[in-house]
Amino acid sequence: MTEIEWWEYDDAAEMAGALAGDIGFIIESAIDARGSAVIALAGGSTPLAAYAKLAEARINWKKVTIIPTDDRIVPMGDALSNVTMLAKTFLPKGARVIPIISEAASDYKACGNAANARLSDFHWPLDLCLLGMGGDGHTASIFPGPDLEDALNAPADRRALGVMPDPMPQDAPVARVTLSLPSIASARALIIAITGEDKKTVLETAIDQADTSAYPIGKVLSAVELPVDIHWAP
Ligand SMILES: O=C1O[C@H](COP(=O)(O)O)[C@@H](O)[C@H](O)[C@H]1O
Repeated sequence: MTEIEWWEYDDAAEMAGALAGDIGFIIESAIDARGSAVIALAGGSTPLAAYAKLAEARINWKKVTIIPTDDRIVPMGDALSNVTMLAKTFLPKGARVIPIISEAASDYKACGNAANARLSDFHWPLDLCLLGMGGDGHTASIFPGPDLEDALNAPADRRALGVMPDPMPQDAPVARVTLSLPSIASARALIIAITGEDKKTVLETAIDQADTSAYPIGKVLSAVELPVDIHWAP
């Protein structure tokens, strides 16, 4: 288990400002060091306010590539599509936003394989992976179900895979594509952003349980070696 630092805020707006500042700093540091930045950003609703603030930052967005940490297998433009949300926010700024869903794929595993092939073209490791977490303890789209072991025990060069959550999350009951644990754990910086007392309790429990946890986030964090910042607001 890695070193974990909690950053607690009075409210979600304060957290959004701090998170946007931290992500912006990491992007600029990567551009200074390597000439470009490749980052993975969580989907869902929690980080939306931070993304809106981040998009206003004076960053050379043309040097930034953004990958969703995971996506739901739905058409581009669908309300559940993580990449659509990221594209609406960051494409107008000049960033490259990379879809990981192929509508032509025959099934969720083929969709994951196509994402894996596409992502292999980018420079790895990621400069940043920003993770969210569901109330059920999933992170990215690493869910309990038939693909959990494949996501956790993927070979080091396996970037992404298709997963079928079981049980299905009620708010987005669809198959997914997710970054693998090695892709997440090898990032140069790892941040988790969550809100609410319930998620805080789940995350604290998962951290205590580490690799014995039934929560995927517990298993993921137990495999991570770099320090992790957790941003939380009520
Ligand atoms: O399904 C997903 O859920 C998590 C958490 O989303 P939130 O709406 O509760 O913030 C998210 O991190 C992940 O990217 C998304 O696909």
